[in-house]
Amino acid sequence: MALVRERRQINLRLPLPEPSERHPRFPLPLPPSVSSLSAPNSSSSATVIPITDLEKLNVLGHGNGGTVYKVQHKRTSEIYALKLVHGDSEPTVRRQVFREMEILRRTDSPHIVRCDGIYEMPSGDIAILMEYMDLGTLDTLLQRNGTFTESALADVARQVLSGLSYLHSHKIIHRDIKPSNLLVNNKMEVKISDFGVSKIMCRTLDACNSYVGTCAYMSPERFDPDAYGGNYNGYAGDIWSLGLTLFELYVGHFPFLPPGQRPDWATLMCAICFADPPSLPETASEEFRSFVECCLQKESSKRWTVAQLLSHPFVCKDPCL
Ligand SMILES: Nc1ncnc2c1ncn2[C@@H]1O[C@H](COP(=O)(O)OP(=O)(O)OP(=O)(O)O)[C@@H](O)[C@H]1O
Repeated sequence: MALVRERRQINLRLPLPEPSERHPRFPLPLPPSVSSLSAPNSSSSATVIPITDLEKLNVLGHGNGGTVYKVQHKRTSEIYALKLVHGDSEPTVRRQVFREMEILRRTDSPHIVRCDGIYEMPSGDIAILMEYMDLGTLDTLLQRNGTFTESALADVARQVLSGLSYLHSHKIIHRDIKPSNLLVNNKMEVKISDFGVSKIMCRTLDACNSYVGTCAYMSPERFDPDAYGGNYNGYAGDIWSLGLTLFELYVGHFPFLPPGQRPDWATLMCAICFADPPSLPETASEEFRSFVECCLQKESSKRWTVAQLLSHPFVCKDPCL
């Protein structure tokens, strides 16, 4: 596990895309004052929580430019997570948070983290109020409890596929599916989070050839679009990342590299683009192997879609049998 931790400290994030793509296609009007709230999702649309009614309890984590706090609503004692991005953050960071806000305010799915409010302070600080996921991320669970069983992973896969099905049907590509972007609560509900590098496709055939996200989980066609016909299908890219995520949670280390090896960009690029997709160890069942194989097809056209994967025996068999 120490080796896993060491790997995770390396910054494998890539820059945001070219300016033409960076601006939200549906500009998000922010509320004008400190206590203004846009409550994007259906269940919370009637309730406005002034930010002054929230008390900070502790830091849950630091992301790329922002800090996430555990906060408590003073009147109801309800616990939430509040992501705060400072007004003096780099423009890139602010663009990411705007992108995340834009997507969170339009999504409403049990497998996507719920957004309960969006705030802009006069200081320029921006905050996103989210449901609190008390077990943290799948990455945290891997480090804390070790590798996952197949039945736990089938459950994870089912839930992430449901979230992706929602996103893809709304023409949203996540582009950064990985264990540290999948939140979990004590009911073992898994929810997709962190939409800072996601993309809303305006037209079905929109090209999606920008180079954002965490490169370790990128599909071969994102690393090398020319070798795969110029454009890449971002929806299929999310499936590749899901395959790698499940693989990693099963073996406890990043799939393309031996445990403990420090992944630099060039090594990753060679491993992902030129090596065969990794195979699960012999301990894995036929069904799990087949599922991961369907996700890790190097040719994106051969990769299964969300709908196909939701009917794969690995996820659609009765979990009680
Ligand atoms: N809704 C939430 N409930 C509980 N913990 C959360 C919640 N959202 C985020 N966190 C915690 O805060 C950490 C930082 O989250 P954040 O989305 O800002 O960044 P990240 O995904 O870890 O990193 P990056 O932005 O660089 O991709 C997460 O790793 C997680 O531990």
